[in-house]
Amino acid sequence: MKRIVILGSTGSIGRQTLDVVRSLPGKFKIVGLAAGSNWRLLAGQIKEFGPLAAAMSGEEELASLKTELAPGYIPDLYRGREGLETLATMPEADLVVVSVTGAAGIFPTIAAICAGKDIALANKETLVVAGHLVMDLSARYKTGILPVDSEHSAVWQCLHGLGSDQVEKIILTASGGPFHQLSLKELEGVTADMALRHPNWNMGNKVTIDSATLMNKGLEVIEAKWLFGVNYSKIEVVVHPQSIIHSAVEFLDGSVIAQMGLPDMRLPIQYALTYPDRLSGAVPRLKFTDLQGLTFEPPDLERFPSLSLAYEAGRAGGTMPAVLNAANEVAVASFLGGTISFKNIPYIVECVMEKHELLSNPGLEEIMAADYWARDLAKKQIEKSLI
Ligand SMILES: NC(=O)C1=CN([C@@H]2O[C@H](COP(=O)(O)OP(=O)(O)OC[C@H]3O[C@@H](n4cnc5c(N)ncnc54)[C@H](OP(=O)(O)O)[C@@H]3O)[C@@H](O)[C@H]2O)C=CC1
Ligand SMILES: CC(=O)[C@@H](O)[C@H](O)COP(=O)(O)O
Ligand SMILES: [Mn+2]
Repeated sequence: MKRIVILGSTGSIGRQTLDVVRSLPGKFKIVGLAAGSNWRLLAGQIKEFGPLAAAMSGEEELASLKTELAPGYIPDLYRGREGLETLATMPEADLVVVSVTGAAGIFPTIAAICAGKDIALANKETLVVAGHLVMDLSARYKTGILPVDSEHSAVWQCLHGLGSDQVEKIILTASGGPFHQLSLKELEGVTADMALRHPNWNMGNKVTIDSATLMNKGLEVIEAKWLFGVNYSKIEVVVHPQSIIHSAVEFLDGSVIAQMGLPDMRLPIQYALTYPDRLSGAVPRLKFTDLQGLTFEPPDLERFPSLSLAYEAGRAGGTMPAVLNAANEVAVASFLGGTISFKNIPYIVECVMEKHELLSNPGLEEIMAADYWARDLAKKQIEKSLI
């Protein structure tokens, strides 16, 4: 029985991971659950799965969680970044699912790798910001980084153990998001509510906005570079609005292998959990005769400049991807809060990137300093744009 910790158990990926666990009785034991502020849902998950330990972001949430659980079973409780790291390194855990949002995923991921744990990684920001460190550490500690992000799971499945030396290119598919048909003029008037209506996937708010700007695909290009060890010139993005082909690999001999399935995250989550086995779970099946047609087009970089910014940051390397990511996190939060427009998201990111003095081959402290600097400048830039 595989023993699992889930960091971000109350989110979209976390809840679907628990669905997978429910669908395969006897295969997994949940030993740790961590959430941010949703103590009510976490309490329900603790009652159902009985983990040894649980963690939440703040003291108040933890107090509410305790009250909700008493007088029943109360696991060992932890708080904040240290809490996430404690769960990530639990001696009782075999696999840590990292499904918190944003750059906050870096610390528990690194802690888990250094404790010799395999990681099922949904949190793409970790590889964007610190890909070189995370991949080096995972090689040093001989741990697996098992991709959960649907495109990277697809590429992993297509490669089936083959190395980057046999790859002509990786083709990452993008749905194009809710606005892929809108003109530049129409994009000026879109609201957060409109951007949160993803055509194919039901995800957390941050990744859903990133899908709408195509920053999600940009982050995924950088994620793919680190996971599969290929140059940016070998990673192509293709818009495929139906999200049936989750990505593909073209090999040196011209053969293209694609991975397909309905847009349902439980499939890539399950593959990461059961790897190397494939088990019959509860994921709905793709029926070819139900498909209305599969279409493909190149991304429009004029309407969706975030994708170009991500390639630029990835190619620059060093601290630049951390700056791209931090500025984007701030800009997305401001857009969701109604402070800036949709078109201002890439504008803010670009302004911050332009002012950054890049540092090559940074350590974790230097990355976090660049992240902090970029957040601060993005906030100032947003204030300036409002005057
Ligand atoms: N959703 C999807 O289909 C996909 C998501 N991803 C990636 O997976 C990651 C998670 O996405 P998603 O599940 O959609 O996001 P959600 O916003 O739905 O969930 C985020 C989870 O992280 C928790 N959390 C946030 N901050 C902290 C913190 N500081 N400490 C502890 N827990 C915290 C939240 O807790 P709470 O709610 O209790 O505050 C919640 O459980 C992202 O990096 C995303 O890009 C990748 C591919 C697909
Ligand atoms: C489900 C998943 O992996 C998301 O990252 C998804 O890729 C978002 O869809 P698009 O970014 O293709 O719109
Ligand atoms: Mn994805």
